[in-house]
Amino acid sequence: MKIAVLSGKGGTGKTLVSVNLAAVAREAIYMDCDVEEPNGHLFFRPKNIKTEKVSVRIPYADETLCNGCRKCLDFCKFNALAFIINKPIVFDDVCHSCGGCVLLCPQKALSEREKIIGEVQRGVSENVAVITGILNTGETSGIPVIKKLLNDVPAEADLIFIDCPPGSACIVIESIKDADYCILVAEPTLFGVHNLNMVHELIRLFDKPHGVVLNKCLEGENPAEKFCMEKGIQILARIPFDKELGKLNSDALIAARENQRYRELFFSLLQTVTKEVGYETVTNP
Ligand SMILES: Nc1ncnc2c1ncn2[C@@H]1O[C@H](COP(=O)(O)OP(=O)(O)OP(=O)(O)O)[C@@H](O)[C@H]1O
Ligand code: SF4
Ligand code: SF4
Repeated sequence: MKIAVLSGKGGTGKTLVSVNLAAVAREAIYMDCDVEEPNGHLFFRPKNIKTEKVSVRIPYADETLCNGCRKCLDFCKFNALAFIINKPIVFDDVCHSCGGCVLLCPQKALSEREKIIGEVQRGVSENVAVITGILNTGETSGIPVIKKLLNDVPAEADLIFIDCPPGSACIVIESIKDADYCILVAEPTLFGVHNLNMVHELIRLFDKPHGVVLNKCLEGENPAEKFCMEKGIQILARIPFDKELGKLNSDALIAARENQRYRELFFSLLQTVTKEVGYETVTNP
């Protein structure tokens, strides 16, 4: 069961929600797909970390074989190739590693080399297997790292919480593609509603079952709540804007492991979500 946690902007509480849900489950995988800035591991401090590099294949040309036909340039829809001094050169950052130009070259002048763009770290923190994707600084696309994370899920995995990147770009689409359920985290501001609307449209495109966690709730009217009512979106939980929670977070502590009130709140959210997806929650000891 894959449960993706996402929001239209950064800082709404995706990590808070996904980390704490994994922490209150009997056994779970926490998967950090926010590969440009993964931070869930700071809370879990996983042990026995194993690291695996992630690479992509980038073509390069052998000028002694190339006859300058330029078929590769015409073929590449990403404009990742240019012709400079009678030789195609490849712009690594734009290349999508589709391999098409290599297959197509009539002279067999193009080959591929591996380029490391990031890594996946796997470790354990009590009841949670912590899997973190890390994109190297300066790399433009984290999609290959996310693919690696999602393709190499341990066979025995039961409950997986995916901490998604912020926004609604292709990197988010990659993260939620196989999700069985999406939790949208929203802030109680007009800006929060705008961003909630964006991700709501996205998950509707993919026809994903979903619900909203209203985070940082204050006294008085909550525009995000009003939006959910108007659209008929299920509200899964309301988390108050709470100094103590902010303090626990900034000390890199997991609220549900430190505080009974938050343990109960996140366990109740876990039960609501797992019920939605038809998965039986085993009571947390
Ligand atoms: N209910 C809350 N009360 C007080 N502070 C909160 C609450 N929820 C989140 N925060 C604070 O807001 C900040 C952002 O939270 P968090 O890192 O979970 O968001 P995020 O959506 O994962 O952000 P990013 O997209 O940048 O990874 C953190 O400093 C956290 O302590
Ligand atoms: S398709 Fe092959 S032969 Fe033609 S320009 Fe490209 S690398 Fe050279
Ligand atoms: S591998 Fe694909 S994206 Fe990269 S240069 Fe060749 S055709 Fe373009």
